[in-house]
Amino acid sequence: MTNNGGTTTTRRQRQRQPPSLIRLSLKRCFAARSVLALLLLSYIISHVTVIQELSSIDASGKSPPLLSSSTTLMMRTNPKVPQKQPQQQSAVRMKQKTSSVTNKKEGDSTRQSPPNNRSLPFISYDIPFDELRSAMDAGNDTVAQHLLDFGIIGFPKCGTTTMMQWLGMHNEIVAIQHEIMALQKHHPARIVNFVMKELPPGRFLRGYKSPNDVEDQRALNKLAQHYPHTKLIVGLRHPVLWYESFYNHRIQNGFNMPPMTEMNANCIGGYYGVCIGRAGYHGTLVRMGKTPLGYDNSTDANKKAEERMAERNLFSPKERRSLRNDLPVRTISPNPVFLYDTSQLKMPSTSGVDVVQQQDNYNQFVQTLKTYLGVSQDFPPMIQSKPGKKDLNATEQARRDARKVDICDEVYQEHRKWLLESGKRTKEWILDYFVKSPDVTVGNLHHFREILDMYSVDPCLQRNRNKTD
Ligand SMILES: Nc1ncnc2c1ncn2[C@@H]1O[C@H](COP(=O)(O)OS(=O)(=O)O)[C@@H](OP(=O)(O)O)[C@H]1O
Repeated sequence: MTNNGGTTTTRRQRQRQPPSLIRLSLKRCFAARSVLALLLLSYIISHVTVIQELSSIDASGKSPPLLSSSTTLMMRTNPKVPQKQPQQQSAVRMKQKTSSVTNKKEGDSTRQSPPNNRSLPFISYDIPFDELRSAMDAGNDTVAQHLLDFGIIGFPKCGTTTMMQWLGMHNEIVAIQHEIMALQKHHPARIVNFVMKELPPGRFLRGYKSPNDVEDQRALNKLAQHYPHTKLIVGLRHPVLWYESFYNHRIQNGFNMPPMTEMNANCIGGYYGVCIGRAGYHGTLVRMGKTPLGYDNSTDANKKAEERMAERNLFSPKERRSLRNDLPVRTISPNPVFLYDTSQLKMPSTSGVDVVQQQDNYNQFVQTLKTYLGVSQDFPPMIQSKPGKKDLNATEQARRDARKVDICDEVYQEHRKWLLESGKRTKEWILDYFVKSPDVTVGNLHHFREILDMYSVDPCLQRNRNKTD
């Protein structure tokens, strides 16, 4: 027994006394650590589940048809859940038929992940494909619109493969890395079947490439009816260079092309699609209905007739005949269009007299595309992809190379003349009419004008000058 300033305490009482301050804080600290450990454990378990699901997407190249609802919910509510490892994913999805990236994707291993795409809505694949398809059949036309943000729809040989791969490298964008011709031939829902199988859910823009869709009225009609907000991207190219590239591409891929000297302007014979008429991009684009000739919304009948007449005069008699048949029966396209020329895809050089101008032109082009698509992060450096059959043995490659043409050779003068005549009409119609539509965006209009001005000028003048320099 002890006496503490007048109060007597037994040993038992002392044991029951409140613990000292140090002991108390030690106990609390231990309890807090246990709670923290528990929290950490459940956090790790939840991450492992999601990462496993995501890696199953990466490994197979396909996502499960639907994520379990708990996982979907978790991904929706937890912004820190890694939603995509872009470099892994593109490595798997880049099952590119026959193309190669000549300027290798820089920084693949250093790409940021997870991307901070908070400005984009989270897209999950909650509605199975069959239900989307049935809903479309039942009249809910635009039920799958949210799954298709953009489409690279043409023209062939105008850098569409580069565009698809380059956009797919952006942190906020996923793009199907092979051509999808579903809109031309199949049910309109089929395209989103590819989207759901090949692209991950999450905060991304989703897109596809089909370089012939711009020339295919069925594809344009389906876009208008079911995907009216899908942003279209259309590439053009100097008609002479386009024709040469297309012809040589066919040779490379083993097509039995006639000698170019035997190919006429009317494309009688087919020539596997390598037709001078197709370089008249205006004859195709007018069908979208973005210009007075393509739509009827003027209330002033005389003005309308005058406007339409002036525009019609930019088409050749043959083009006018086909427009007379086609224009009244096609659907007017509500889709926005981003128009570029292939030369705008060139990475600006780092030396030479006009380096600053080149850099400025390129930056403006990229900035306009960023705004058009609605992404906030910067694009990776430009690449150059050249599709065509690879891995031929040396003898076969040499045989095919020998059949390729240099369109600047004297013997192709006539072809160049036809292409330049068409190029002149294309240039005038695009600059005077098409780009004036509020639906049409051009990356750097000033530079684009300069480029199109050259569509009526023989590029061989420059090429031959370069050769002699
Ligand atoms: N960044 C860049 N700068 C300049 N040129 C470029 C670029 N990217 C692609 N290209 C050229 O575009 C041609 C291939 O076009 P596509 O991919 O649309 O071809 S395809 O329709 O998919 O077959 C092909 O043209 P040719 O080489 O003349 O055949 C590519 O070299």
